[in-house]
Amino acid sequence: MTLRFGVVGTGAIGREHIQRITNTLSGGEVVAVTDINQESARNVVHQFQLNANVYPDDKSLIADTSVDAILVTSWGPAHQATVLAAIEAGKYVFCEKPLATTAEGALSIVEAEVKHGRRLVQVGFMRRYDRGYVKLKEAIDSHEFGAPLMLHCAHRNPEVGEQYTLEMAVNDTLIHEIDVLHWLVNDDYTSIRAIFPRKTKYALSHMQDPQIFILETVGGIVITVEVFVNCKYGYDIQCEVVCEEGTMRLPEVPSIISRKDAKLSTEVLTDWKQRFIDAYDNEIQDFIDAIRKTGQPQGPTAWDGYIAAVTSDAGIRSQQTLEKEPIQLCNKPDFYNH
Ligand SMILES: NC(=O)C1=CN([C@@H]2O[C@H](COP(=O)(O)OP(=O)(O)OC[C@H]3O[C@@H](n4cnc5c(N)ncnc54)[C@H](O)[C@@H]3O)[C@@H](O)[C@H]2O)C=CC1
Ligand SMILES: O=C1[C@@H](O)[C@H](O)[C@@H](O)[C@H](O)[C@H]1O
Repeated sequence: MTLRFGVVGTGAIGREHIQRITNTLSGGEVVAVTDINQESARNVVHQFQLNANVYPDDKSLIADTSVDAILVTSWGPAHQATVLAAIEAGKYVFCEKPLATTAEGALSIVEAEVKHGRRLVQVGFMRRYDRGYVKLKEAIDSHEFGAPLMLHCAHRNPEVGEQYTLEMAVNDTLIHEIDVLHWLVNDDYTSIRAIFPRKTKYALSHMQDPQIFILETVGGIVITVEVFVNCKYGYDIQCEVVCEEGTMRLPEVPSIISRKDAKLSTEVLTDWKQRFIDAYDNEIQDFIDAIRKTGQPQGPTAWDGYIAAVTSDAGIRSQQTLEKEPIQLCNKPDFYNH
């Protein structure tokens, strides 16, 4: 059976995912699209030569009986309503991060899925499918280096547009680290604190950039993450894990090493689309394969989306108070333990 996707949001990552489902992956097909910018939705059908219906909104797309799974790639604040409507209709959902922009919103999705009684939702936390992070996790889980004590991470973007807000540094950018780091060390967060260093002259006037976040875990691990969204030089993701008997780092992206004009150099990527291209392929292929084989997705869950949203809310509070803000989850439904 081919998994038939309806796509909500045909912007940057929507097009990337449509491209990979259509030309790179197996077992999926895009049969419906919608965007509040209808011209964008129509263009995408033409651009990728899709045999797909264009719908005026998410509700009518979800109602199309030929659609099995909804791919949510609209703006973050629109995700919650579409995901809830998809669950109500009993359709599978692959939702880009964030699952919802508030903890309350994410919890409403968790509750709806539990009520439905079967897993439908996967969240686009693609770093869990990145070879570098997977290798780091294997090394940590092997206990060869002893227990992890500290993590030092950086999430740098070359620049962001005027529409980028202070909160987005947490619920749009840091959210990748929020998800992948507790998964990496098998631990839960207890607090988060924001620190504002000296501001770059390239920061948007309404922004603090860079920012540092300190996360602490139940097991006492201290994690520092630098979020620097106008770093100018490239798209650079760093992660160093300091353990009792050694350290390990996320590998650099493969690049030729050149020697020229008395300089030794390697390339730094500038585009997020390239940096995690394999991870995006792997996460959506896994979504398709798991549903085809077992009838439910097996990747990052709505509960993972909820953990990220609670942590993100606390991070946004700390951007205002600059104090350590507690992170408290509600009880995990047994549904997510299987
Ligand atoms: N996993 C990752 O690494 C990445 C994830 N993302 C996430 O994907 C989402 C989309 O990001 P981009 O593609 O960069 O944004 P974008 O602005 O390029 O595209 C978003 C599209 O959604 C449409 N849209 C907004 N509200 C809608 C609604 N209610 N119904 C239908 N269409 C709607 C907009 O018209 C636009 O075409 C965001 O949540 C973002 O955080 C984006 C880039 C990378
Ligand atoms: O998800 C992404 C964007 O939405 C976000 O705005 C960027 O900061 C991230 O690096 C990218 O991976």
